[in-house]
Amino acid sequence: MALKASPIWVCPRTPCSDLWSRNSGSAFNLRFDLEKSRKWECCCLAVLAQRAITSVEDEKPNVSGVEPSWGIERTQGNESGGFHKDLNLLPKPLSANDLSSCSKDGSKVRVAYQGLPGAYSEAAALKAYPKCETVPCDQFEEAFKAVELWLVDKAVLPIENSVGGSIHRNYDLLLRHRLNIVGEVQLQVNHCLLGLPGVRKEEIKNVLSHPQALAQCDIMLSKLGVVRINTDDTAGAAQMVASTGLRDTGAVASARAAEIYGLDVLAEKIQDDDDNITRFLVLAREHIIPRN
Ligand SMILES: O=C(O)C(=O)Cc1ccccc1
Repeated sequence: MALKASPIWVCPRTPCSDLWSRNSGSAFNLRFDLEKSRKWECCCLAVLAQRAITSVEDEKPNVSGVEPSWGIERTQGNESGGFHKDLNLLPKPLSANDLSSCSKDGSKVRVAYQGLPGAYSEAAALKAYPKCETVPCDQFEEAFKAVELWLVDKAVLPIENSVGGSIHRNYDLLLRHRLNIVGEVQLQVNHCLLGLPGVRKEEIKNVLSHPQALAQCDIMLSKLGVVRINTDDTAGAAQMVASTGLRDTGAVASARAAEIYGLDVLAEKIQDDDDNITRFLVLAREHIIPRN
C-alpha cells in the first residue's frame, strides 16, 4: 500500500509543487526564474566568448604562421624542431570541488529532490552543495521537470544502494529525460526507528517508510513483528506518524527527520548492514565542460 504524505510543511523550504502552482507568489517565482535563466544564458555566453578570445590569444603561430598550434609550444633550442605539450593547457580532471554552491550568476544553487525535508535525498543535496536551497518535490518526475523548466538548477536522484543494488525505476527516469549527470554523492544511510514522544519500541505495531528503507531494516522489523507500510519517502513517513498521532505506528527515517517532525528516536542504526551506502546522481541541464 502506498500512502501519500499530507501537505503539512513544517520546514520553510519551497516545495517544488509550489513553484508552478497558480498563485501570485509562484508567478513571481516563475518570472524570477525566467529572468535568472536569461541572466544565466548571458553569463554562459560571456564565459564562452571569453574562452574563445583566450584561445585565440593563446594561439602562437606555427612555423608557417598560418596554422594554429593551440596547446602546443615550440621547444626552445630544440634543433630538431620537435614540439612538446604544455601540460598546463590540458583539461584537468573533474573533482568534487567542481560542485560549487553558487550558480553561474552568483546566486544560491537550487536543488530539487523527491521527498520532504529530512529525506536522505535532501541530505545528499546538501552534501553536494552545502549552501544550496533544497526544493522538495512530491515525485522524482517533478524534480526532473523542475530542472528542465529552469525552476531549479539541479536535481539529486538515488540510483543504487550497497545492500539493495540498483534502483531500476530511476534508471528509467534518466532515459526518459534529457538531463546530464554532473556529479555523484555517496551517503552513509543510518536508519532510525521513530515514534511519538514517550512511546517504547515494543508498542509499535505498524512501521511506515520508503520500500528501500524497510528492506534495508528487514532483520530489526522482523524481530519486532510489525506490519510494514510503504510511503513515497522516509521523511514523509515520519511526518505521517507525527500528524496522525498514532502511538502504535512508527517510521523508519533519519535522526534529522525525528528532529524536524518532533518524534523520538526509539532505535538507532537499525539497518541490517552497518555499511549502508546510497549513491545519488546530481543532474543538470548543462554538460560539464572540463576546465583548461
Ligand atoms: O526516502 C528517502 O529519504 C530517500 O531519499 C530515498 C531513500 C530511501 C532509502 C535509502 C536511501 C534513499
